[in-house]
Amino acid sequence: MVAGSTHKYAQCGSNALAGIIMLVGLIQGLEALGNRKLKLPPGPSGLPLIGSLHLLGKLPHQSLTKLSQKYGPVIGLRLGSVYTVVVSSPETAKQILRTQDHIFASRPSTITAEVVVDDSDLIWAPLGERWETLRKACTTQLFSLKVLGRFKKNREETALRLVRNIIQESAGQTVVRMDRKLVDQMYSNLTQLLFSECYRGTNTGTHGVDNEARHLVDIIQEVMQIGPLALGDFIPVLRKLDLDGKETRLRAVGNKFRKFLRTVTRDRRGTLQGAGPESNQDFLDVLLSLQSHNQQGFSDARIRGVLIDLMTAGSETSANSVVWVIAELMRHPESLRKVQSELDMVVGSDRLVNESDIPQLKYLRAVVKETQRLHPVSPLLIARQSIAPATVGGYDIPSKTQVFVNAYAIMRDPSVWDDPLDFLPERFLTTCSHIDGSGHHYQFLPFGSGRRKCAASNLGLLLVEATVGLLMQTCDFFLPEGMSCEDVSMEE
Ligand code: HEM
Repeated sequence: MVAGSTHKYAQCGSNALAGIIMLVGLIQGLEALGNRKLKLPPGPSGLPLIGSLHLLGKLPHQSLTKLSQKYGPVIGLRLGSVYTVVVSSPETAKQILRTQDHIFASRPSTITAEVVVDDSDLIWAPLGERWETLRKACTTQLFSLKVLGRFKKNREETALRLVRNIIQESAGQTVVRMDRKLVDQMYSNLTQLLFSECYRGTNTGTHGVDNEARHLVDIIQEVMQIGPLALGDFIPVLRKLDLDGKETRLRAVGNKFRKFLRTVTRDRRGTLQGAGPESNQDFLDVLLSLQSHNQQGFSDARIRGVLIDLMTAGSETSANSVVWVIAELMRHPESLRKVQSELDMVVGSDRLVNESDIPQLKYLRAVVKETQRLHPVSPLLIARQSIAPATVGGYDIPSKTQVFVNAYAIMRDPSVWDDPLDFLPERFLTTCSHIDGSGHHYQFLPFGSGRRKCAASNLGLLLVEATVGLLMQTCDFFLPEGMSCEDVSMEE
């Protein structure tokens, strides 16, 4: 009897699925009819229901790079039911990020945006009032040179703690896990800026909110592992089934963030900290003070949204960038030696390198750039959505198309870069010395470009360069015994 019922449900399920496939096929067919006068970009034709989702694999930027080698710099494909365009050349990237930025600077609505940040944050905000208000606050009140300058001492102390901790640990054992330490360090830097608390490290509290905050770094790593897009984003009719389990995990993450941030905000409102002089204010103080002047623009949900954005967008990206630099330097000992002799020359051995030395550390900066070129931490930038019909690379792009700029493909393109797969920092001191990540050079896009460019690229770069400088000045790096440079895995 039980088995019979199960069978019946299974049959119901497969009938429903067949119905869904037919319905989606019908909708796609009607859309295709509507688009038939358009000159759409070439691309794979895809399967019913899933379109070309199966072609993305575990590393979509790599799969899309291969597709662009076959179809050209503008490809169109259906990911589930979402029509998507991917561009992979500096010229087409410029058309998206600059010439037609007003059309392509919006974001698609996503499950992450809905369940983690209550559709109230900056990163996932569509173009409009919310994005403008929050972005302006970030640019003028949070990441200005003046504000970042106020926290310089904190950053230096956090970096010193990292080095002390590495030295202590390496005295007792031969292998130190740098990736975890760097995430902790970047997270501490951010929580200092946001809440005046260094929530990760040796001298943090272990009770109540401090304890929750310590664990948030693990949650952030989980968010990054889950990735920004779930299956339900591509096949909305299957969203309720949550076939990849991502929505459930994202909801749990969102609840933990909300709980922590509600407590922190409530506690802060109960103290006088926000009323202190501007020079003592952290980001939470600034956001609460903006709220007192503009309740709607800085609602509690929006404040939480921005704080979650900054915690997630800032820590893993900066930490992973440093991990890639170390990996490249381990594979290229001659570059490692050059970085260290430059530090000897510019800083000497009587004091530690600090942020004001960075402009003089030209080789170190070239090493960071070359690493970002080969290993962008956000290889497809963040998904965009067009808000009006447009033309890119001679192809028609309908309104509401999801758009990815494949920065990974562009930064490894042999028609743009000499020896694109080789690690050659010297190129940024010679032939490519004029190229930087400011967003004006469309062959080099580690931070994106245009109005949606990274909101804190100055801070991100500073954290990466300063941390690499301090690590290379104070530590000697060796590969474990028996391992050679060629053995270092560069698998993503
Ligand atoms: C090396 C470190 C970093 C890298 C490589 C990086 C890279 C990026 C990239 C590629 C984007 C997407 C740009 C686009 O769509 O065109 C982005 C957006 C963003 N980043 Fe960063 N980022 C870094 C550090 C940070 C830090 C430290 C923060 C803040 C604490 C931050 C906050 C943001 C925000 C808020 C956005 C969304 C901007 C918007 O939609 O208007 N990032 N970042």
